[in-house]
Amino acid sequence: MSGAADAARMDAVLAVSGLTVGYGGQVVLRGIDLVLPPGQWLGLLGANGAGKSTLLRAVSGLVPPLAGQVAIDGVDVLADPVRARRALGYAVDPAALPMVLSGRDYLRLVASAKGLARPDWGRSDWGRPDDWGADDPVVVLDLARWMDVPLETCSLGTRAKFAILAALLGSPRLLILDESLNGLDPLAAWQVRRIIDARVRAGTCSVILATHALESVAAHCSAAIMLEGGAVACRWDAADLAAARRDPAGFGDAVMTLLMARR
Ligand SMILES: Nc1ncnc2c1ncn2[C@@H]1O[C@H](COP(=O)(O)OP(=O)(O)OP(=O)(O)O)[C@@H](O)[C@H]1O
Repeated sequence: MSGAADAARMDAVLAVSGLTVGYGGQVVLRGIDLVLPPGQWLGLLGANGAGKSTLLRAVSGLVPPLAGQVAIDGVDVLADPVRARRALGYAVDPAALPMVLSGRDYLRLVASAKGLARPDWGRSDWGRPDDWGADDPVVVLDLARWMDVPLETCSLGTRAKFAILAALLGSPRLLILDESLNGLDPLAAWQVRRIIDARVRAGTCSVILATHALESVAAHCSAAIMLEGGAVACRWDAADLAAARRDPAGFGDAVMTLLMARR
């Protein structure tokens, strides 16, 4: 590896090398290499079953790899999972939340798993107060009246808001959004993007946006990859994504062509 590549890995918010993952002896991800620098939105694309969620689970330390390494903010996920997890915010698919818990209890659970200093949370645990304006994040996302009912009785979008708020606790260096923006109403989606964008622009956070919504990738991401059969089939850089913003329909057509060619 060159000196420049070594330096990029050292500074990276996420460095993945040779990552191979399987379930019950069946290999699902094959030798993934990925470097995510600070201050970037990375789009993660791929057909159903391509391996996106598996990659996110392996990055989060939820699935042990068969081979390869994952480091979040320079911390090896296998060697020091507790410290690595503090640098990570994983907004799980709203359908995968623990439905019997209330939103408040889910936030408490995540705060405790991240080792936040207090048993509950304070505004500063969600980043700079300026990010949120005058109100508490719970109020900004219109969640106050849903805090104490089971998540199973919340709408999809309300669950998505809790998943995102939990992920933002502790101001993580790496934020993973797994189809998280889909169910949000336009105002909530705008608030969430505004807050995350401020962190990305300040270089304090990078985001992986796993989604089937190609227009979101064209609109927000400065890099993207597409998985196919558990390997990286295509990469887009900042110039490619700038072109995609000018011509989102053309970007969509190009992705469709790739997906159809690989069937
Ligand atoms: N817990 C599991 N046990 C066994 N196989 C699994 C498990 N989870 C996923 N797989 C398999 O791994 C492969 C990749 O699945 P994964 O969920 O990572 O894909 P994905 O790209 O996230 O798909 P989608 O877009 O449908 O969410 C699929 O073949 C799937 O059947």
